Amino acid sequence: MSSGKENSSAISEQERETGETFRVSQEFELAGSSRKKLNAPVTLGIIDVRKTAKKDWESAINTAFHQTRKPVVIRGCDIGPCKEKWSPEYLISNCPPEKKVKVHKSKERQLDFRRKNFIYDTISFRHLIWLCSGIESEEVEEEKYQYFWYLRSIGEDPRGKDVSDISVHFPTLAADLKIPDVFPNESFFSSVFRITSPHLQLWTHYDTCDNILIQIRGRKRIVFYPPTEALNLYLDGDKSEIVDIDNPDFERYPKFRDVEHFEVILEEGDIVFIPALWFHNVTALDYSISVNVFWKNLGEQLYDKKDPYGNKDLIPAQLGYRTLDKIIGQLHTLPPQYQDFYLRRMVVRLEKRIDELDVTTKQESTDDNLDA
Ligand SMILES: O=C(O)CCC(=O)C(=O)O
Ligand SMILES: [Fe+2]
Repeated sequence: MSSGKENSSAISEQERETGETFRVSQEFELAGSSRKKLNAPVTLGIIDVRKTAKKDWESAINTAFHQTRKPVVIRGCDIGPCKEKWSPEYLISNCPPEKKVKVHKSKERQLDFRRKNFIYDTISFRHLIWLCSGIESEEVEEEKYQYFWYLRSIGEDPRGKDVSDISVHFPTLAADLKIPDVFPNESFFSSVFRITSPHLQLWTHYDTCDNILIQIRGRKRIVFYPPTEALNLYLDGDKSEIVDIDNPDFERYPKFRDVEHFEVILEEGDIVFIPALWFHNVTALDYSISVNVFWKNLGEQLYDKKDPYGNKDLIPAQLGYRTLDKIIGQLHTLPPQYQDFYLRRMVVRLEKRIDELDVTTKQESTDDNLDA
């Protein structure tokens, strides 16, 4: 755990009650009270490579990545010296002082893409480390410690059209990280720095690339929802509308009550596999540093070439959405009751196709191979 004086000041009861601004603290309790009302989460499987024979953990990883396509934690991998080395002081002195980063800045810990309770700000990397870790610096105005900060690194292009690659954009730091050899080199898409203030929670979303999230400093809580729950997550594009997943408004979101979900707390050095299309909601329990690596699991031609984030829908799905818009447009000439009827008939067709594919059952039948 990143310890010492970093972010040791907790939120006092007085600050909580008076609503006074507070320095972002390291103490954090999960909102437990309402969880009873939700379906209980399933704990994620852990593959501990130190306690398992190589052939067995390799086979378990292979099963999770290619057959069950379920998230799994890989524990005990060699991720290089970053885990020991990356103190705030080290990061500050090993990155050029002029290095700037574009970050989310919010007064609230739960980022909300619909209310847009955050702004983008460009600050120096060293300032970001001071702000997130909470260590005092005369260079940072006191007022800035009242915000929650989140770095999701991007490329150099100012319009964000460029793909993030830490070995290109943070070469001195990237040399300290060993990315485990779990996907073919030629499938690599991007590597992304995620540096956050304690408590910050990122909305539930899915990506279209496969991904490993490497936890380097601090702990993170991740809640996963399988792609088969897409109808129960109240999606707006690739994100769920439900911001407070631990205290949801069930009147507004009744289908969320029984949603299947998995939960894990990532410790320093853990790696979690996030398969494409799996929804994930991520909370930093402490000041946190992670790097995630995206790769393309399917043929290159299926991915959108203009996708800097690894989350644009696959080309056949984009074409499908366009056709759907056309269908909706074609029905428009009919009175509303007729449109409603034909749309319902089309839903029946879609449901039949989903049943034919029978993905949920197939997933369960390969589950047994996973417990390494
Ligand atoms: O760690 C985070 O803050 C988000 C990670 C994430 O969304 C990802 O790895 O795809
Ligand atoms: Fe993601």
